[in-house]
Amino acid sequence: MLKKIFGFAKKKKKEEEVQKVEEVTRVEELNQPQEEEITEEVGQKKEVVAQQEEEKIEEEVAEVKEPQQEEQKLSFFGRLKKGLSKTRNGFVAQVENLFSKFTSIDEELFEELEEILIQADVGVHTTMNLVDDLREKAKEENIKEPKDLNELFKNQLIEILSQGEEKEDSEQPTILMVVGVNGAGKTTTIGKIAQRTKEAGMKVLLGAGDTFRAAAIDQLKVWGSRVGVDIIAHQEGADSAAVAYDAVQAAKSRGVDLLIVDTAGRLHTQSNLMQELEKVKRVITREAGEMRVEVLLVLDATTGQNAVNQAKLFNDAVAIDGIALTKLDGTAKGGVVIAIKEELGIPIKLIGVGESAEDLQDFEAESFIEALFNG
Ligand SMILES: Nc1nc2c(ncn2[C@@H]2O[C@H](COP(=O)(O)OP(=O)(O)OP(=O)(O)O)[C@@H](O)[C@H]2O)c(=O)[nH]1
Repeated sequence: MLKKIFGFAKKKKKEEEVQKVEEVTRVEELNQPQEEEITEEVGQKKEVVAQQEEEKIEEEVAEVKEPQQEEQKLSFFGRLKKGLSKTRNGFVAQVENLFSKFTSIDEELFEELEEILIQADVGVHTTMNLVDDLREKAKEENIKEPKDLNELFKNQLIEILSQGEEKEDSEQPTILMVVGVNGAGKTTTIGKIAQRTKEAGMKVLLGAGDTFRAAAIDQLKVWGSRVGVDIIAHQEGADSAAVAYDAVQAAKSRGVDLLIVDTAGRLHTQSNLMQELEKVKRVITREAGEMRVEVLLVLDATTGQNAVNQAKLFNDAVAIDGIALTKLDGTAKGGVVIAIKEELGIPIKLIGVGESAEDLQDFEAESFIEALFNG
């Protein structure tokens, strides 16, 4: 079933991309002399692009699997551990090996730790702070055995990651504006949140604010029908802020608990994108009435330090309230979680550790670190 739905969406996407190539071709043809050679060349280009797209789509569809029975049986913590296994076997195993291979605590140990952390995308600045703190604490607590540093280090990470972690189970109806670059996992995250919230008995509505690509609207519609929630959508190319406006009005009049507004992840230029997002946020905030407004940034963990830079840009434009860090299952360098928390101070609210809805989990510092170190 899943395959069928995604197959439809991807096919649509392919059709749109091919259509775009055709439009570009038409423009090219209008602007240039009608020489046979050029037309032929453009035609060949079109075929190559269409074929590449088709291959890409087939690959993507093949990747969308029905959750296996075994996977479905996994507990919440089991899923977390499974999803974080690359990072556990990567950078965490390296840290643990380091603490067990040294016989005394010396500068060389701290230098090696620095290297491991930087390579794991923790970031230079955060790594320096972490290692300095560890050095100091080890002294304060008079720790002599390197293996005892493990517990200290773990607690240090929990402390950083849990700062500002408050349970805000507000009952207030909420508008969640979701931002992030294309491919970060925005649509999937929106679908998963909608599914979880609906299953929890709440009324959910979606707003298809990424009007830049028809495929984005279609993909969201697919999620809407799959999860059983309504969606407010306009045509491709429509004003994104107008979609947001309509969605907020609908949310208020229908009394929904959660309105999730999708936004574009790519426009002609980066400044266009940021301006559009600012405008959408302005409209949402102005129209929200009694509803709470939150901005959620979706980041792909596999992009490492780049994710930190993206977060800075989006935060400057629309003030991010929380981050959903996707695809943690796809990286051995989960250290980016620490960098984001330390460098930006924006709370990580959700993490994605796999493709299914259950793999989108609330971020909780202690269980995250337990899954990494004691998995
Ligand atoms: N392994 C893994 N894959 C994920 C996760 N979250 C999303 N994905 C996959 O990432 C791909 C991109 O996700 P989308 O939701 O389409 O991304 P998007 O940001 O909306 O990007 P566009 O649709 O291109 O705008 C999809 O194949 C998702 O299934 C995750 O936590 N783990």
